[in-house]
Amino acid sequence: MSTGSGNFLLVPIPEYPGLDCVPNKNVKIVVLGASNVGKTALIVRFLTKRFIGDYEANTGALYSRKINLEGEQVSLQVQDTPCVSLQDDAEGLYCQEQINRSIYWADGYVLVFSITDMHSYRTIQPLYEHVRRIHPSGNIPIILVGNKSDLLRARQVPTDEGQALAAELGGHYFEASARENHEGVQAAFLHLCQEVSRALGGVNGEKRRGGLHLVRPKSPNMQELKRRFRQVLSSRGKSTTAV
Ligand SMILES: Nc1nc2c(ncn2[C@@H]2O[C@H](COP(=O)(O)OP(=O)(O)OP(=O)(O)O)[C@@H](O)[C@H]2O)c(=O)[nH]1
Repeated sequence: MSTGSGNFLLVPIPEYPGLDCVPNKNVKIVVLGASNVGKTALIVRFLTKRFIGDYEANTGALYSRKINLEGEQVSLQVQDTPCVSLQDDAEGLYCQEQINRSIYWADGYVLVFSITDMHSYRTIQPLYEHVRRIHPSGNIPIILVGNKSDLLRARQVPTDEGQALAAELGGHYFEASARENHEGVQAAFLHLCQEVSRALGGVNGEKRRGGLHLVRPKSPNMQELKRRFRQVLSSRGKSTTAV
């Protein structure tokens, strides 16, 4: 069974990492979904075990940490993204260029909707097709996350609809609550990390797309990282779950 590392600090990605301390394998995942579904909350919950109530407008932060996957040290990068939205005809997506670059860059995809928001659920299929257009061939490791499972009374998306959609897209479905539960969030992210790690195969998995990778998305600047780090520290007193 995989476990996360003990270090739950948000760590900026070194631009020029020292080669001697870099794990062989680099797992890159991107978190995608409609507005207000909890993308940032899920990432912060996974990386810090904590829930931070309110966030400033998303800046597309990139986080990194080392994790242990099935006994192997792996470098994990998680890209947060601004929201996507359906076009008026509900066929296509409004998707910023920054998001397209992140989709191209990533190896694995967390597609998030809120169980309290049917509209966010309807965004998932076009979003997946969009990812498919960018990666037309090969296996795409994805998970589907129905977030805000603590808000059961406001549920608009039944569990079986989430499961059915995930099966159609070829991924696993997780219902999670970034607010209430670290374990569920961790299980979902680690599942995807394992899928990606296996898909990458050997050393650094260079890899299935024949070296077509774009330069990774721009890291958040240091001010932004410091601000988010302070947010995490100051939330200690407010956290809703024991760590
Ligand atoms: N009840 C509940 N609220 C949540 C949960 N996750 C996030 N929220 C709240 O939902 C709101 C949106 O969370 P964010 O993490 O900013 O969502 P986002 O998808 O990154 O939003 P955008 O920046 O619009 O793309 C915030 O007020 C969070 O506190 C959850 O699991 N349960």
